[in-house]
Amino acid sequence: MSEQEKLQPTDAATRHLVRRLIDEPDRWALFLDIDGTLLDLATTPDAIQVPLSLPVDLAAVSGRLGGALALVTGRSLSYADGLFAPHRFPIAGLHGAEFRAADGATSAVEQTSGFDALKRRLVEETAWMEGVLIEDKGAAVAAHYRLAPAYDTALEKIMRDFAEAAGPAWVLQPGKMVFEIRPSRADKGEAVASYLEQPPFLGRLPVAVGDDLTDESMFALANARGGQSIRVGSLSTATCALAKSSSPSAIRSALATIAAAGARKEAAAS
Ligand SMILES: O=P(O)(O)OC[C@H]1O[C@H](O[C@H]2O[C@H](CO)[C@@H](O)[C@H](O)[C@H]2O)[C@H](O)[C@@H](O)[C@@H]1O
Repeated sequence: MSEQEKLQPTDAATRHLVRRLIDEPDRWALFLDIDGTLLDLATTPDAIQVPLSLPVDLAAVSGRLGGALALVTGRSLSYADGLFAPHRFPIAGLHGAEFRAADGATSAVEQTSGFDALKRRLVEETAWMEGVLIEDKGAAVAAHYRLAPAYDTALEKIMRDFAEAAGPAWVLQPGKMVFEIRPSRADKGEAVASYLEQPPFLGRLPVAVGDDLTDESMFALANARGGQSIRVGSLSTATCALAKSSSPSAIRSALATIAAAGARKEAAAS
């Protein structure tokens, strides 16, 4: 993509996002999902590519917003940190089960020996399903079938049974070619609500950007607070998001545009 293309957001939702955040940086707080929103989906969880400019652009946009930018993801907090190092953003990981506030304070659902045993049994029980990948995320576990779509139904049943066996503190979370078992108290909408109670998010209107079922709770929260919600990519399921953006590439373009506009404003002011 040329520099020129990079600075031209490609759809109405991202153009509005750019205008809002450039014109009123003190008014908005930005909540971004990672996979399928900031990053293109890949065949396996570790095959994702982080464009070199993305961490830099995120840091610049965060700076423009006075730090009111958080990543809200199904990834673990430590994995998400690794993607954007050396920057350390406020991050809600494991769909909200892990939480790092803007001041660096963290909280997390504890792992239990029972859940560890369950994860080991899950690996054994799915070993015959060639192509199914088990992603151990600590207090959550994901079973991916992107490389083995034929196991969709069988895997869903196994994961449903395991989630039930894990007890009420755990719940089944379907996603894109994945079934996860996550702590039931994890919720992206609640994570966004928690951020909005604290500086520098306090008093701002939320903009939630995501692509998957787990993002619907943060869309609903953003809508209820008079903010904006943007669903990225093609829609195979219903959404309560108020706007749609075509792709992660459009979102990255928007961030690059906001970052560049901020740099121009700073240069003009100095
Ligand atoms: O909330 P997110 O940041 O969107 O994370 C959701 C899940 O993303 C990852 O899985 C998805 O992306 C993979 C890489 O592109 C892809 O192979 C997989 O099919 C997708 O479901 C991640 O592996 C999960 O742990 C996240 O919960």
